[in-house]
Amino acid sequence: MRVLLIAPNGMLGRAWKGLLESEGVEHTAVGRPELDITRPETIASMVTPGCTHVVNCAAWTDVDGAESHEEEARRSNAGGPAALADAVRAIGARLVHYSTDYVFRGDGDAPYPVDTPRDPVSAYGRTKAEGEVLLEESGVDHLTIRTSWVYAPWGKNFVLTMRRLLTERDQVKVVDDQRGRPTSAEHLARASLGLMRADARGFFHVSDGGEATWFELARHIGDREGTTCAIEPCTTDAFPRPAKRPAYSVLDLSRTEALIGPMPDWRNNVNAVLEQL
Ligand SMILES: NC(=O)C1=CN([C@@H]2O[C@H](COP(=O)(O)OP(=O)(O)OC[C@H]3O[C@@H](n4cnc5c(N)ncnc54)[C@H](OP(=O)(O)O)[C@@H]3O)[C@@H](O)[C@H]2O)C=CC1
Ligand SMILES: Cc1cn([C@H]2C[C@H](O)[C@@H](COP(=O)(O)OP(=O)(O)O[C@H]3O[C@@H](C)C(=O)[C@@H](O)[C@H]3O)O2)c(=O)[nH]c1=O
Repeated sequence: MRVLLIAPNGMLGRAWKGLLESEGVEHTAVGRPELDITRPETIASMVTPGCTHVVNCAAWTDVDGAESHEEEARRSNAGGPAALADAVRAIGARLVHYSTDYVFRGDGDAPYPVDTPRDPVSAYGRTKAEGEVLLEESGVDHLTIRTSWVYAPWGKNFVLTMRRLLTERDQVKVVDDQRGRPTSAEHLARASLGLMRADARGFFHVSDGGEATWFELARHIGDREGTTCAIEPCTTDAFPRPAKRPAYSVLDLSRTEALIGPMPDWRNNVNAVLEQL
């Protein structure tokens, strides 16, 4: 295995970089400006024969910002994977790509299997769904991993935001009517490598085990941190944001678990991240 890791300074990219180093996997890590997935000429100079897997951690992830900058988001989230797919196919390698629970409508009441029809409700979700389709249509050998609610001891994520808010405020309101699966970036990188080693191809879902609302996740963080801040549940309507989020966003993990075993409960993974801080 020889990996080209794209965007090693993002939340997931940093977890991947640490994993490749600790596992002794031969790799090259590159981000902007040397490799910008919206600039095919930079892709051609880095995606070269000898590489077996290209792991793409680059994306536009500002969900609210995508509502007013959809074309920009589309360039990274749809054009980017399409251009990568062409380059990766040309060298006969496999493209490992990430997508999101936000490609689904979010009005279900049972976990979404990998072949659930895409029906996004936000600009970010639309651009990520288009990326999935372009990648599939390109005919590239790919492993596309949908994940959700990613957090890490670094980067911009809900766990770090909430931990900070709990020290700054007397009270926070957190939505209790959006349900999903939190995902540790370090667990996600490890599970992804597990899928690659198991020769997985096509679409897979990876998250932590169990499920929660954002409020339940915030309350768990507050309990662990011994906060005195009051954490109040609220409805989505009471916490207006530019982008609509899916109400029910639980990814079905059965295809992944059949191949690499059960996913650890989110409480254990959140605790491990809090302990690292
Ligand atoms: N965060 C989450 O909760 C979730 C994330 N995902 C998916 O997981 C993947 C990783 O996300 P995450 O690590 O959280 O994202 P981050 O926003 O933390 O990191 C994204 C990285 O992509 C880089 N990047 C953005 N545009 C380009 C580009 N055009 N060319 C090269 N690099 C670029 C950024 O680089 P720079 O520093 O230069 O801006 C940054 O390093 C994405 O595909 C995302 O859609 C899926 C579900 C949930
Ligand atoms: C900070 C905060 C957020 N919220 C709510 C708003 C929103 O509904 C929810 C999560 O908000 P965030 O902005 O942290 O997360 P968001 O940007 O929606 O996170 C998403 O990112 C993209 C990249 C994905 O692919 C998704 O899987 C998901 O992780 O929590 C509160 O209710 N209270 C608060 O104090």
